[in-house]
Order: sequence, then C-alpha cells, then structure tokens
Amino acid sequence: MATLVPRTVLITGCSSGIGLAVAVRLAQDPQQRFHVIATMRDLRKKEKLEEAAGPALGKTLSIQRLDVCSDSSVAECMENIPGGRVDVLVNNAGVGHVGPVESISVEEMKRIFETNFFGVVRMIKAVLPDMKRRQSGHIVVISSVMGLQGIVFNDVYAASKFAVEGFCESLAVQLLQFNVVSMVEPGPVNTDFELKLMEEVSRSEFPGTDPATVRYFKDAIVNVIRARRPAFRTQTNSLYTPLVALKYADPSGDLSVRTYYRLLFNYGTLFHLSMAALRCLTCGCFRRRVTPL
Ligand SMILES: NC(=O)C1=CN([C@@H]2O[C@H](COP(=O)(O)OP(=O)(O)OC[C@H]3O[C@@H](n4cnc5c(N)ncnc54)[C@H](OP(=O)(O)O)[C@@H]3O)[C@@H](O)[C@H]2O)C=CC1
Ligand SMILES: CC1=C(/C=C/C(C)=C/C=C/C(C)=C/C=O)C(C)(C)CCC1
Repeated sequence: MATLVPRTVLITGCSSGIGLAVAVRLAQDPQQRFHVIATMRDLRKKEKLEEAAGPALGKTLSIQRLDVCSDSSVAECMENIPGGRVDVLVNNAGVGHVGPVESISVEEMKRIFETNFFGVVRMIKAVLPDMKRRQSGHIVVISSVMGLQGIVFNDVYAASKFAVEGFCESLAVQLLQFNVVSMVEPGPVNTDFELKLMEEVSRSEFPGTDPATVRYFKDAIVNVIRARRPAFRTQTNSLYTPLVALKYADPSGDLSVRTYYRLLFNYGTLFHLSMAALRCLTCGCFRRRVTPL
C-alpha cells in the first residue's frame, strides 16, 4: 500500500492553550500523518511547546515565528515552508476582551479585530491560492461560541468572532468543491485565554471547564482535521446547541435574548459558576481563580 505523505499543518498561536495542545496532539499522531509547523509571535515563549512536544520536536513538529497582525511576518513564514505547501491551516491565534463598551476605546477595539478577524483573513489569503491550484486543502478556523451568540460584556470580542463566522460562511460556499473550510466554536476551554484576559483587565476569574470537556474539545479539533468530509461547524459545548438554535427559531430575536436574560439573571444557582464570573465582570469581586489544567 502506498505510504501516505504526511500532511503539512500550519497552526497559529502555539505558545499556549489550544494552539499548543493541538500542535502537540497532531505532531504525536501515532501514524505520523502530520508535519506540524507550530507558529508563535514571540519565540522567547517556545519552551512550553518544546517541552510538551518531547521527541516530536524537530521531527514531526517545527517551530516558526509568525505574528498574524503583520503582512511581512506572514510572508516570511510562508517563504520558510518547503514549496510553500500548506495542506491544513489552523487559524487559532486570538485575543479576548471584556468590559463595558463605554470604557473601551475604538483603538482598543480595532486591536481585537486586527488579531481575531484580519489575522485569520491574512492567513487564508496566504494559503488559498495554492490550495485552489491543488484543488485540495483544509482551512480550520478556531472561532468561538461567541461567534454565534454574544455574552454580556464580551461585545467587541463577540463581534470579532461574528466577523470570522460571516467571512467563513461566505467563503465556504465558494470553496465547497473541495470542502476547504471548517469552523470550530469552542467555549469555555480551560487555557491561558482567561488568565491573559484577567491579567489584561485585572480580573481574576472566568469560568473554567472540567478536564473531560478539555479532552473532548481537543478530540473535537483533531476529529475535524481528520474527517474526510468535516462538518462546517463544530460546537464543543453541546449546551450551546439548543441556545444557538433559539436564535434562528424566532426571527424577532426576542426568544433568544429573553432566554439568555433569564439564564443569566433569574436562574443564577443553575449557572452559578458562569454566573458568578459573568456577574463579577461588573463588580470585579472575583473570589476564586479557576486554575487552568
Ligand atoms: N479559552 C476559551 O474558552 C476559548 C478560546 N477560543 C479561541 O481559541 C483560540 C485560542 O485561545 P486559547 O488557547 O484559549 O488562549 P491562549 O491565550 O492560551 O492562546 C492564544 C494564542 O494566540 C496567540 N496570539 C495572540 N495574538 C497573536 C498574534 N498577533 N499573532 C500570533 N499569535 C497570537 C497567543 O500568543 P501570545 O502568547 O504571544 O499572546 C497565544 O499563543 C483563540 O482564537 C480564542 O478566541 C474560543 C472559544 C473559547
Ligand atoms: C454555558 C452557558 C453560559 C456561560 C457561557 C460561558 C461562560 C462562555 C464562555 C465562552 C468563552 C470564554 C468563549 C471564548 O471565546 C451562560 C451564558 C451563563 C448561560 C448559557 C449557558
């Protein structure tokens, strides 16, 4: 049987969290089906990834610098890829932002879009022409449940992920002939994401998730990449599916808004953990830090 050529997987944002976990998971694939180019904007942070990669480092995993906000950085990274061929692009790099819109400058809002939306666009523009030429390829976008449903005080972040969803929904139709685009909408996943959010906005907590969910989430991404005909969307938190469906069940949008309102402000005990974190976005009284895995 012809030996399968390993697929080149380019992943953005691998210095921590989901990007790091997916890079290691693919690089350590038992059948060695992937050659991972794990990228990050600051190579001084590569130690955590090198450690996690173990023996895969230098074999099925290489590390490159890539800042998705810089055209020159994207071009430079692509030039360092043998033949410029990327079989799978995983757009993972992203930044969060919480707080009342009154306190966020438009400049700050643009920074969130520069990474979360234009960073994804830059990477897709860099790989798409070659994928079209080869009539094959797979672009995975780590969107978010907040790309389907906004959550209070996450207005700008949700907007940036809605932008990603709209961009990919439109692109997917054009690319259907070789089914290139998939989106994964995780959340919440226990990574540095909240930590950075907290450090950045000096908040101390965001709801973590149980280890089983994080494991399931990692499988969800790997399954999306391995699937022959991957679904266009994969939400990793099944709790969201009925909530998102509400949005489309009632064209007026009232059903969805009222349901979230009740979930957030009437059934506090039911969602007390998320509730506490979400309510404390306003009063900053976070008590317990949910330690990342
Ligand atoms: N954690 C969660 O609950 C959820 C996360 N997501 C999404 O998952 C993705 C990964 O987040 P997560 O792993 O949780 O959080 P982390 O903060 O751990 O990872 C984010 C990664 O993005 C990188 N990054 C930020 N800006 C840039 C840039 N300009 N160029 C290149 N890399 C950059 C960070 O690098 P650096 O170390 O330099 O900051 C880091 O490696 C994000 O897109 C996030 O929106 C979606 C739903 C839920
Ligand atoms: C599950 C759930 C809730 C909490 C959701 C949270 C906390 C989501 C966090 C998502 C993140 C961090 C996304 C990052 O991209 C609500 C709204 C309380 C009520 C409805 C069910």
